[in-house]
Amino acid sequence: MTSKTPILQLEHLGMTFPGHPVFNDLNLTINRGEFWSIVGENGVGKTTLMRTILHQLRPTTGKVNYLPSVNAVQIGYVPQFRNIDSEYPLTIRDFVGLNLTGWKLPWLSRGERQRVEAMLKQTGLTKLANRPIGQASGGEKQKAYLAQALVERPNLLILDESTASLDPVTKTELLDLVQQINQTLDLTVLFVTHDIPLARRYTQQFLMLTPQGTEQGAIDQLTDQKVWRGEAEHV
Ligand SMILES: Nc1ncnc2c1ncn2[C@@H]1O[C@H](COP(=O)(O)OP(=O)(O)OP(=O)(O)O)[C@@H](O)[C@H]1O
Repeated sequence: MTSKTPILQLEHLGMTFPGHPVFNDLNLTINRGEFWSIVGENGVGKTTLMRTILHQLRPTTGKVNYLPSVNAVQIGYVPQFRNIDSEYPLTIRDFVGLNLTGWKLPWLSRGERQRVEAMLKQTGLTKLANRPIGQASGGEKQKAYLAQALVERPNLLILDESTASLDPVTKTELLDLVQQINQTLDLTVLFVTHDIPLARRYTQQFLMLTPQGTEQGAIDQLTDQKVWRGEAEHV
């Protein structure tokens, strides 16, 4: 059995928007290579938690620690489906490599171009690589967002309801790829989802947010009863 190496630790984390507590005293340790689902009904605070983990929001209490140091954690983030203007001029290939350019050179090195091509292939986008991304279908756009996040070689990937608008085949294709990288390259994944069967199929652990508090455990402990109870309590 391999030993567990923490990559992310939430300590007594709490978030309150003015007059509106979202979560409180949340403690969680995520280890390298783990695949977590983050579940809970609409409005319970899943995206707020992800934005706090990304340091986009400052928690009201507690803290988010990247381990062993902030520099050791490279985060990839794939948001919920967002449409892209049909006139947007970048090709799918340029879009996938967009975040690789910038800080050293304004163009991609040969190695970076090869990484983009490999990622286009892995996400099944090679044949469409020259198509303007604005003209791609919803599923193709979402694959391009995933490819853009993965090409940066993150060691922590956050999928924030990224598969919600996709058909079952495309969902499976994307999550199969994420699972493959999770298993071969020890990628740690946080998968925010309302799709409990999908969570059971791909993830190993769950964090469930409810208005009363949080619960975490092995995915086989996420029973239907627990999910229904969590949702019913809020009605
Ligand atoms: N910047 C903000 N200021 C005030 N309230 C906010 C802000 N962002 C989110 N909220 C509120 O905090 C609560 C949690 O929102 P959040 O988007 O995190 O929920 P969620 O669990 O991701 O929901 P969903 O499943 O519908 O995407 C909601 O009531 C939302 O209206």
